[in-house]
Amino acid sequence: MTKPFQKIGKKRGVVGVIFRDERLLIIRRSLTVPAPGKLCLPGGTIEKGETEEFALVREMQEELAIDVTPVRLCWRSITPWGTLLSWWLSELDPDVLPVANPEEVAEVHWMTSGQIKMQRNMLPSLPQFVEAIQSGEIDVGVPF
Ligand SMILES: Nc1nc2c([nH]c(=O)n2[C@@H]2O[C@H](COP(=O)(O)OP(=O)(O)OP(=O)(O)O)[C@@H](O)[C@H]2O)c(=O)[nH]1
Repeated sequence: MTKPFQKIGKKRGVVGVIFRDERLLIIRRSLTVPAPGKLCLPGGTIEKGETEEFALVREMQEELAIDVTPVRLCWRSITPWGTLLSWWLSELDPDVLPVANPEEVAEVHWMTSGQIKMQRNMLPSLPQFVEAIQSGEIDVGVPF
C-alpha cells in the first residue's frame, strides 16, 4: 500500500508564497546556511510534530519577523536532494515590512515573474514554481 505523502520518512519543508502588488516575496539565503547566497522563497524544515501551517508561521517569524496567515496549499514538490516541499499561499498585512534575520537571510525582494526569470543564482525550485504558475498548473489567485 502506498504510504501517505507525509509518512515516507524523508525530510519535509514548507515555504511561504506571499504576493504584494503582483510581486512575489523572495529571499536571498545568507552566506552561512546551506545553498548560500541563492534566491528562493522564505521557509524551512518542518520539525517533528509540527503541522505544515505551524512550521510556516514559525519560519516566517524566524527569517523575516512577520506574522503570516496560511491560506491554502498551492503546490507540492520534491527537491533533487529528496526534501518534500509544501508551498503555502499566505497572507501578510499590506503595511508590514519583512525584516531579514541576517543569520538566515541576506536580502528581501518583491519580484515580478520577469525579474525572477532574469536571475541566475536561484534554488532550482524557484523557476520551476514560476513556470508551473504560468502554465496553469498552479493557481495563485493573482496575475503573475
Ligand atoms: N526556504 C526554501 N527552501 C527551499 C526552497 N526550495 C527548495 O528546494 N528548498 C529546500 O527545502 C529545504 C528546507 O529549506 P531550508 O534550507 O530553508 O531549511 P533548513 O534546512 O535550513 O532549516 P531551517 O530553516 O529550519 O533551519 C532545503 O532542502 C532547501 O534547499 C525554497 O524556495 N525556499
